[in-house]
Amino acid sequence: MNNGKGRKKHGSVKRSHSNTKRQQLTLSELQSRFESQNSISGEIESTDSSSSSSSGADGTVLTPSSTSTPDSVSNAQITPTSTATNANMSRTQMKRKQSSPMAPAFMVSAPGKVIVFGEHAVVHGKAAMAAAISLRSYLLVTTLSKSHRTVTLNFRDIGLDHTWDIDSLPWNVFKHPSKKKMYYDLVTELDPDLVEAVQPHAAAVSTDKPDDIRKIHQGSAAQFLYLFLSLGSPESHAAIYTLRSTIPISAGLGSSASVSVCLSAALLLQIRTLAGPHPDQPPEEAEVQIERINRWAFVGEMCIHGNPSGVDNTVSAGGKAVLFRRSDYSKPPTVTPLNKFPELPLLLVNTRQSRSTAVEVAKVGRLRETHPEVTEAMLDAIDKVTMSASEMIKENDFEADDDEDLEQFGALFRINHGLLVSLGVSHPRLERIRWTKLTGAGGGGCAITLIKPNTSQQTLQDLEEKLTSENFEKFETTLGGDGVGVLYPAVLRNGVTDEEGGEEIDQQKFENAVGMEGIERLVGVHASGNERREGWKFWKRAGGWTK
Ligand SMILES: Nc1ncnc2c1ncn2[C@@H]1O[C@H](COP(=O)(O)OP(=O)(O)O)[C@@H](O)[C@H]1O
Ligand SMILES: C[C@@](O)(CCOP(=O)(O)O)CC(=O)O
Repeated sequence: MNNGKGRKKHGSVKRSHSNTKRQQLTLSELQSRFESQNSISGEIESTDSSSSSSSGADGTVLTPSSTSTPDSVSNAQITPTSTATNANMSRTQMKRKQSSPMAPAFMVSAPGKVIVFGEHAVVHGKAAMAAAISLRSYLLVTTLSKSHRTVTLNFRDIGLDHTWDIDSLPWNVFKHPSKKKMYYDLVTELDPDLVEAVQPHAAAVSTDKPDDIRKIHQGSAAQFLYLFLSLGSPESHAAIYTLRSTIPISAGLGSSASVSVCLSAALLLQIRTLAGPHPDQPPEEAEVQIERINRWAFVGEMCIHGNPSGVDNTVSAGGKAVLFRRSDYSKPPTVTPLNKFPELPLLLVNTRQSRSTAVEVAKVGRLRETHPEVTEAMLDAIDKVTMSASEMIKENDFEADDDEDLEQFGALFRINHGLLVSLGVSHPRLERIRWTKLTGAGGGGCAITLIKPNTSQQTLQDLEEKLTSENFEKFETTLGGDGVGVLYPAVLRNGVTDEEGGEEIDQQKFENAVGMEGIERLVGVHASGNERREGWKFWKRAGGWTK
């Protein structure tokens, strides 16, 4: 249906927030509200049914933000998200009334990741070592009143803004007894019939955009619809899903997995299949919930990539650092948390050379077909590198600031990178930075560089200047952060007390926050430095609740 044109206003999210009760609602209360909304019909008249505009070393070492601006954001409780271009959304329908309070907006967030060792090999059953990073995606979920029957995907960073009529979606196919999946099912492949059912609805997206952009938008739409139709129901509430991310897109840092984890967590929360996270949550319960989010995030990843290993979504969902292996795609992977993951002095550098994970993964797949024995030997060698690194950091005396330890670790970086070069997934720009290993799919994207402990400030500064002059981008990030988290309701307290209330996240400000600093400043899980912002709660893998 409508491609976002004609939509002037997003859902109402800006309200003064002195009502402390509302802020103190638990997630289960949130879920109850979602449920009770299903049975309440609306009573307030909409005033907007005709909006017209779109929103629319030397051995040392080594976001896009949308420019479009929505025309306006209403604070009316029942602001429609899409308008007259949809035949099913007539003016009369828009004027239906509602009396129920809407579920408060909430936000979920999930991190990107760095693969330290083992990318590509992990797709073929070998081990990979990966850690969550502090760059994250943020998804704001705004529920609309019962009088609306639309669902909007507003992926601002990539300029995607599309609204579907919920009643026009192929629920009959997804809910057919032979197809229906339960939220706890282990789904390891996409059902071709379901993919086909989603296709025309995804194909209606961004038809006026250039091929490359349209392809990305339609991929995101297919991912969202597959998850929405699998987890939601024809009674699902009208809602807007607005996403912003501080993770560079298609740069090897797991941006797609973090989006997928956010969508999975939001949809599972809305259908009341997750409790928590909360400080007293037993680790086993948190583990089950992380796994639930992770499984559906994997389904979302399959919609975008075809053949993902699942390491990205696993790290994004659970956070910290893990050793990951999926030997049999019909079974869950083996995930070993690396509790002693060292604080490696790493520099994360983006070549700004865009590439596609799917294309790079396919390259290795083809090499494996044409030269099976040689390729298998290289993948085995990568597996050995990963396992050696894992053994090293498990040893009690590994010190991330010890010259000798780092020298040995750096050697493993070099070997792993060399093998990736041989697999054909490097890029000339990745070869410009010494002591570096590409991370993620390669073909461009990011590299990680180990900084020797005795590196002088001057050398670092020279390096930075060199990187800047050659149009590389350097990231400050810490490794081993939290996984998926929730801010419920989407209210930032910013140091004020419960009684004083807080500031509800303003959708327009969120959409228009400039660059990663702007997003971080507005909603980031870390308000400043490593200090966690009040309100954000994270599911914790076994190992306890951290403050
Ligand atoms: N900020 C974002 N907003 C919307 N979609 C995103 C965003 N970041 C990533 N994606 C989705 O993920 C895809 C990139 O995935 P991929 O090529 O695997 O890169 P990465 O290595 O960063 O995961 C994008 O084409 C888009 O579908
Ligand atoms: C190449 C691969 O090992 C990692 C891809 O990471 P990214 O999408 O480039 O962030 C693929 C995978 O594990 O699914």
